[in-house]
Amino acid sequence: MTMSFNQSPHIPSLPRQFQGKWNKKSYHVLRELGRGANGAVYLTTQGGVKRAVKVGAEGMDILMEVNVLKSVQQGRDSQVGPLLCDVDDLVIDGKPCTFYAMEYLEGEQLDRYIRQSGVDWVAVMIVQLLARLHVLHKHGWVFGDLKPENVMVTKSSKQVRLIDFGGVTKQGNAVRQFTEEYDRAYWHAGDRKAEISYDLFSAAVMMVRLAVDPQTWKSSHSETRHTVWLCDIIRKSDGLYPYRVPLLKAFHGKYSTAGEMRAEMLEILKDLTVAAPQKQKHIQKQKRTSGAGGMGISGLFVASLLLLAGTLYYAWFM
Ligand SMILES: Nc1ncnc2c1ncn2[C@@H]1O[C@H](COP(=O)(O)OP(=O)(O)OP(=O)(O)O)[C@@H](O)[C@H]1O
Repeated sequence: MTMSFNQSPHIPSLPRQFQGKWNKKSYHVLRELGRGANGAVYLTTQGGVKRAVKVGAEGMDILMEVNVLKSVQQGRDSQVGPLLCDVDDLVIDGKPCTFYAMEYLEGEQLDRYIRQSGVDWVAVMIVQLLARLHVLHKHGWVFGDLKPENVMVTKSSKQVRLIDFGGVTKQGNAVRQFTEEYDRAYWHAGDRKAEISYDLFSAAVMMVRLAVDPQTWKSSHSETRHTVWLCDIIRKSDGLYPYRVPLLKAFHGKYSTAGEMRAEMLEILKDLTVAAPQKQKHIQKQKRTSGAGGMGISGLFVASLLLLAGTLYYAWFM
């Protein structure tokens, strides 16, 4: 569940047909797609083309999202989110409201996509996501409420796109919206300052969340959230284990850009893809062996964990 610092009192519902006050574009509403902290999103048609329309109670919040969408779709950076098509006002039950229409992204939310296609896709999608975040960060924003539900995988090109820009915050401010499961402060790993490392932390938690089975993930709810728990999951997971270094670095805020994290993840992904069968077998064998090899890998993991986390652990427990 998204936590927001400015919950809207009442989110209006769109009528079946409406026309924008200034641009005069007419929309036919097909169905509601979702409703949350900032507004409601509808699937509509406009001039025979499908559009997603977001309407909110607070005009300023909607305009803030418009501002972000506009800034990230300049030049070649149009892959971050849906393309913005129209911004206008309308009157609902005598009350003026602001809405925007955007490209309708046909596809699946990332969590559903992984459930259907398999966990092998997790790293591929996270690498793509990091490229999108890199562009957003370059424009001075932090996404904030990063979670699988806010990431779409398009049906046609299998491209990752961000949706729901309601939590996007200017770097340096306090994060406006977050979801506990992916929130750095909730995992006792830092504060809620909108900085690049906040998004990278959420991306790393997302990777773990998507790669493990729901039962394992649920067990995190019964404990005090701490990154040590995440490290333990990574150590036990064949899919996550090769990515332990970038994941740990993200947990401990060691990256200054999403591009850096992406490059390191991509190297591992390439390595695994090229030498997939041999390498996986080798790692599994080492982990199963109780002899020197297996101990070596575990030992290395613990050593890197301690090295990276040492200072933070000290701060937490002292
Ligand atoms: N451009 C789009 N194309 C297709 N579907 C979309 C698009 N934008 C939003 N959606 C769908 O609408 C749902 C609600 O959208 P969004 O998350 O932006 O709204 P919200 O009301 O701000 O919700 P939240 O509580 O997460 O902030 C999403 O889960 C998604 O399925």
